[in-house]
Amino acid sequence: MASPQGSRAPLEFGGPLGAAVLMLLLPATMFHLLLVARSGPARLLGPPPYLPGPEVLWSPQMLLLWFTWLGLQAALYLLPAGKVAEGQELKDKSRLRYPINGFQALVLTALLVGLAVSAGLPLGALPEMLLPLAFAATLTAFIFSLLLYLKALVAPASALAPGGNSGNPIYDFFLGRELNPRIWSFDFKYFCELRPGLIGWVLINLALLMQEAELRGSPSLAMWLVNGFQLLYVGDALWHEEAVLTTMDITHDGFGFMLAFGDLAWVPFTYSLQAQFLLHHPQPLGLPMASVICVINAVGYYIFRGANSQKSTFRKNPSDPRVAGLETIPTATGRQLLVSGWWGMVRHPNYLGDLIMALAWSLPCGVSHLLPYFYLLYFTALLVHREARDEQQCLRKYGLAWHEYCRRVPYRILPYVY
Ligand SMILES: NC(=O)C1=CN([C@@H]2O[C@H](COP(=O)(O)OP(=O)(O)OC[C@H]3O[C@@H](n4cnc5c(N)ncnc54)[C@H](OP(=O)(O)O)[C@@H]3O)[C@@H](O)[C@H]2O)C=CC1
Ligand SMILES: CC(C)=CCC[C@@H](C)[C@H]1CC=C2C3=C(CC[C@@]21C)[C@@]1(C)CC[C@H](O)C(C)(C)[C@@H]1CC3
Repeated sequence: MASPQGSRAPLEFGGPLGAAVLMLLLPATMFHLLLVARSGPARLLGPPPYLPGPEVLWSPQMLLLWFTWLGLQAALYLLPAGKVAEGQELKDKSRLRYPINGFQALVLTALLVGLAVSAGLPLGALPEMLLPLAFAATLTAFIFSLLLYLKALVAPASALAPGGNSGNPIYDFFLGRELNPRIWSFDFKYFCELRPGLIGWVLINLALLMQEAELRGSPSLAMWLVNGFQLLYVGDALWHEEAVLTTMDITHDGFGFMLAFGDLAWVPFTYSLQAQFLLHHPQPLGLPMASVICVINAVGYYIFRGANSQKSTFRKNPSDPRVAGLETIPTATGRQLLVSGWWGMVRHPNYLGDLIMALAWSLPCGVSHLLPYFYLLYFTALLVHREARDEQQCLRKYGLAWHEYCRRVPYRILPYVY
């Protein structure tokens, strides 16, 4: 089948075979990590301590808890609080509208959880429920992706994503066929990208911190650092929620298994790996080392935020005094490319900042185990692959101007290395 643009979009992720392998490998990896994080040896590459049976994974109560969580986040999404932003222009020249109230949702969730805990909700029991909850999230992602695939069968061609419409059901199920699946104004992809998974991640971290306090009298310094760093990251994402409207996930990728599973299951249950590891493997951390790690996180955040804000300010208004003095390359589309400031150092300075923060999230776990460095390893692979996808898209969009940008800024992520 031809892509919605009329030409065949190149297959990504290794085509249908790659998609099939990833659909098995990603959930298997997530369950492996959940199991080994609580095992004594905590070996990333070793076998899991046991294979959980259906009685461990399947629990109607956990399914209910999971749906209550999704329902709460959906209700907060629908609250008429905050502004409404317009997304990027679509093929039919229209723009969709999105509620910008993610930060309010985070604060309200924190208030509700705080009230529930003071009324006796045992949040510290959550770490024991991670396996059945992760199973509920994975099942939801599979069923949801199937419904999204079926919904796309009746969607107009103009609503389909550039990729994800190859005609191969496995590949299209994985990548997602419809670009912005919605029911009325409820946008499923945008909702999932920032709410249940990201806020769920900090809630799981908090539960692990509380469980550690119950077990050992007080949370460790390492646990405080991991919680603080990751809360900053999630708070920042929700504070700058509007910026997600220009990411490739929203503007280019369809909504299929990759993003549904990534947003709902992978993010909360594997991004909380460092805190899971620390609960079962306490690590001594002195103040001098903790200070060094805080500096590393601050440097990473400074680069990540500086680069992302510079680009979004420039894209919104190139004459803004904060970016007006930067050098640019004109392109045939009428848009310009920044070639000085953060975007003149490497072609993806925001990825560099993100990777430095990933290192800072693992360092509090010490260097005795490889397991807490899983996020850094996976994230490096994800960003290298994402960078290559983005470069292909920019080459298609900007042609010669992109070649000129690559000539002027030869390194992709790490200056003088890559
Ligand atoms: N924690 C996680 O799991 C993940 C985090 N991320 C983070 O999400 C953020 C967004 O990432 P992502 O969407 O991949 O990509 P970017 O925010 O880097 O956006 C890439 C786009 O920026 C524009 N652009 C590129 N170069 C220039 C330039 N020199 N001047 C002006 N515009 C330019 C182009 O779009 P255009 O010209 O159309 O504006 C390009 O397609 C990053 O900070 C990343 O680290 C991403 C994935 C996973
Ligand atoms: C391995 C797998 C299942 C792949 C799916 C990838 C997703 C987990 C990621 C794709 C892009 C993401 C982004 C964020 C989280 C991870 C996913 C969903 C993000 C929301 C994290 C916070 C950042 O500040 C961000 C808003 C820039 C970012 C957007 C992309």
